[in-house]
Amino acid sequence: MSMNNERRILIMTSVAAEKEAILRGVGQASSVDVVLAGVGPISAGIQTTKALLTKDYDLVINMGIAGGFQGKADVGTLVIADEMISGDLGAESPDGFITLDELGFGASTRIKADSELVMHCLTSLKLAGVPVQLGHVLTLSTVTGTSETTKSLQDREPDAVAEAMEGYGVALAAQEFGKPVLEIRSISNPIGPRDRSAWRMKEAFDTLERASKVIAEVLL
Ligand SMILES: O=C(O)c1cccc(C(=O)CC[C@H]2O[C@@H](n3cnc4c(=O)[nH]cnc43)[C@H](O)[C@@H]2O)c1
Repeated sequence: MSMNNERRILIMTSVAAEKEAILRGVGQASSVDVVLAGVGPISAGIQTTKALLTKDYDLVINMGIAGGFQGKADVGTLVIADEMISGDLGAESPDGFITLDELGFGASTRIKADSELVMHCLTSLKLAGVPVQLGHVLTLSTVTGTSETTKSLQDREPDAVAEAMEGYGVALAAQEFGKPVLEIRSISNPIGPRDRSAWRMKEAFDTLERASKVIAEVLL
């Protein structure tokens, strides 16, 4: 905790437009730093590690926009991850995808979010009228753009509600430093055949801003 007993929070987000939406929501909160992670899990892991080396944070949050699996997470709604899962770290085989865990390298593709903080955020966001739900969020290096990939991801991870590109990288760095971690995502587009015209950025950034305001109020 900081001198004034506030939780020091590191929010990692991938691009400038997301950072601006989050800062509009967070306002003047002095104990919150919003730092650019870049796009993808590798950049996110590196940038989170760098940030964690500069200051003793109490909590790490990955926030931003994401794709939602249809029927599970609608555009304009918010998702809080109970688990952050690397969706493509492993090996292909004729019998299907083999995860890193199954390959037996001793590392896991799944990192759990801090369950107490997850429930606190979920309740507070619902009370504030933000449409929000809980579910697994996948981290992928490649944005899904076909029905085939969408189906295979859902078959493999039926409890996944959304996909983005940084959560697992941020979470892995936070875990290495022994810090609690959350991933909170505003849905900008449906996951499926690539259709950039279906992305609803304004709606997603508005939800991200509303969520950031609530998060800063209840977590500090
Ligand atoms: O236009 C594109 O195809 C495109 C490709 C990669 C990134 C972007 C961004 O706008 C970067 C922001 C950020 O958005 C997350 N995101 C949003 N929707 C998805 C999705 O359907 N699948 C995976 N990630 C998504 C991701 O975390 C990016 O870093 C645009």
